[in-house]
Amino acid sequence: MVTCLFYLKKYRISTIAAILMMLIELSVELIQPLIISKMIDGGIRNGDLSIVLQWGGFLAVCSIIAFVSGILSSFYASHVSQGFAYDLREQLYEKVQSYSLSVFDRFAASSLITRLTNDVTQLQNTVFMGLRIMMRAPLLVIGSVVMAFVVHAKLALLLTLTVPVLLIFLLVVVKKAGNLFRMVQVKLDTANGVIQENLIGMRLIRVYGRMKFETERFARSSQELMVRTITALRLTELTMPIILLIMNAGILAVLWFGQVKISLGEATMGEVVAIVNYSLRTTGALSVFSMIVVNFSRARASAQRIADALETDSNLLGVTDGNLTTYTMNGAVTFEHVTFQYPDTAAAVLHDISFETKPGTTVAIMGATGAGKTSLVGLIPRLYEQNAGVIKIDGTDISTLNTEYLRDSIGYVPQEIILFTGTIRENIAWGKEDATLDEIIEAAKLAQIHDTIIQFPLGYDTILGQKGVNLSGGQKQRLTIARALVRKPCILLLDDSTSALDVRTEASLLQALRNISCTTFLITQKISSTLHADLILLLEDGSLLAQGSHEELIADCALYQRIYESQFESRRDSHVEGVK
Ligand SMILES: Nc1ncnc2c1ncn2[C@@H]1O[C@H](COP(=O)(O)OP(=O)(O)OP(=O)(O)O)[C@@H](O)[C@H]1O
Repeated sequence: MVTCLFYLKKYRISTIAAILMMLIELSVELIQPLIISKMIDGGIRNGDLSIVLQWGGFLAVCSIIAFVSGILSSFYASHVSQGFAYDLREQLYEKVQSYSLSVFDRFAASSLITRLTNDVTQLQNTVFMGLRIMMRAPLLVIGSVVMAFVVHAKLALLLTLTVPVLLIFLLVVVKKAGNLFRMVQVKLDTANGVIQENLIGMRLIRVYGRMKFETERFARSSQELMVRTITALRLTELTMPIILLIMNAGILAVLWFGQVKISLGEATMGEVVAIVNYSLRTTGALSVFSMIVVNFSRARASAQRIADALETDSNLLGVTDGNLTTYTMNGAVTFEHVTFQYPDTAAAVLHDISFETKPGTTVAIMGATGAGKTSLVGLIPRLYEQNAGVIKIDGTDISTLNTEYLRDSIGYVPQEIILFTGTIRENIAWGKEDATLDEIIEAAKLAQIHDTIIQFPLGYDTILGQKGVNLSGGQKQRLTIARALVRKPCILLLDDSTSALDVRTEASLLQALRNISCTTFLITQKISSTLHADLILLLEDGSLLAQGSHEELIADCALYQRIYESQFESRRDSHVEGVK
């Protein structure tokens, strides 16, 4: 909570203004019963109209002041709460952006979305309520009790007796409700996660006819959310009737002893009315507490979740920035006895990997699924840090390089195709913010997608995504390759990025890549992609089973021979089938 409240500091002047206005509104409200008692005792009971008008006028002025200060207080409170939520959301977003992948893996994406949206909104509402009601309610209680003592100490004592009982009760509820609402937010994460998966996997769900299954899965998580929310709300709903019960008992006591005191001449009618009035105001303020309790309990749970995300060390694996920010990079990558294990896995996923590449060459990485291919290329831009061994570029240990500089020199095309809503031009330029149209076209030509783009009526200005054209899997792959190439990278990492390309297009792409001075790491399952590679790395269960050129592996490596034969034979068979 404290971590989050720190973001209020920037709005201290508006906060003070909101509180000040609220205090004026409150003070005026507290004076009103006193004025009414004066009207009754001095004017109504004596039949003196001038005194009634005098106090009545004063009451009207007080009401106007309360009205105006209430509006101003709301104005400042909403300014503070909106600004606070904006800053907090921005900070949290920036923090999430700074997470290393190992930290990112720890939080589910749906949970981060809930924290950035729903949790921040909970806090925003609480700040607003805090400034308008939360502080007002306890102050109104204290003020009413004090004023009641000013009016008639003995009768006020009856009112005071109820307050500690109520406070203890409220503290217990806040604590219990906080835990219950934390569970509500966790269930909200799950429901968001299911929605996210369903929307992303809509095509798959349709093809597999899993609509009913997925609808039921969502209904289950939605129901769990509802049950948790109801459980939490039930507890907080109890607060209002219990508060009213205790307070009404207090008012009854005031009325009972009040009429005794009036008959004994120890209190006036106006004084009893004033005390009852203060008791009613205290009851009103305390009944608002039930709402505050719900809100505060939710906010506490949300604040904890936001603080967790904000206070998490962005860099669990300790990828520290080196100082070297510039040198002429040629792209000769060397792995020396590199071993790597993810923070959450029981064993290493890469064992003692050593190889050496020359600048501008093509390195094909092959291996069964889960062999460690993606993990290996992820170490080059330092998405993760190896546990042992050294990775060098042109003989320089990459840990001595400034990470930003290192990544600027690398083009990375991940396995999962990610395109953004916007034009083709914007999607390619995403790789290099200041890319000119010529650079974009050059990258598209290299990626073998230029001819396709110019066939669209709007060419490079064609909009992609929901409002625009949909590309085929292979076209999308080439577009993401163009995005990597527009950076003019020294090292290009293609993680299975040519899988959807036909043999001819892939061959043209690889030929084009050979013509630019860029060391290309190509994760692939296709022998056709490895045929002309300068170096092939064959991984098995995280170990480098063999390395060399196609000719060397075909001569020495049984596994490579088997892969070659299986793919070569299937191609020959399909060719023969075609001839028949
Ligand atoms: N973020 C991660 N956290 C923990 N373990 C991971 C993570 N990513 C991958 N792994 C594990 O590391 C091992 C190697 O995975 P990797 O993705 O590198 O294999 P791959 O050869 O690229 O597989 P594929 O061809 O299926 O993409 C696997 O056992 C996988 O379960």
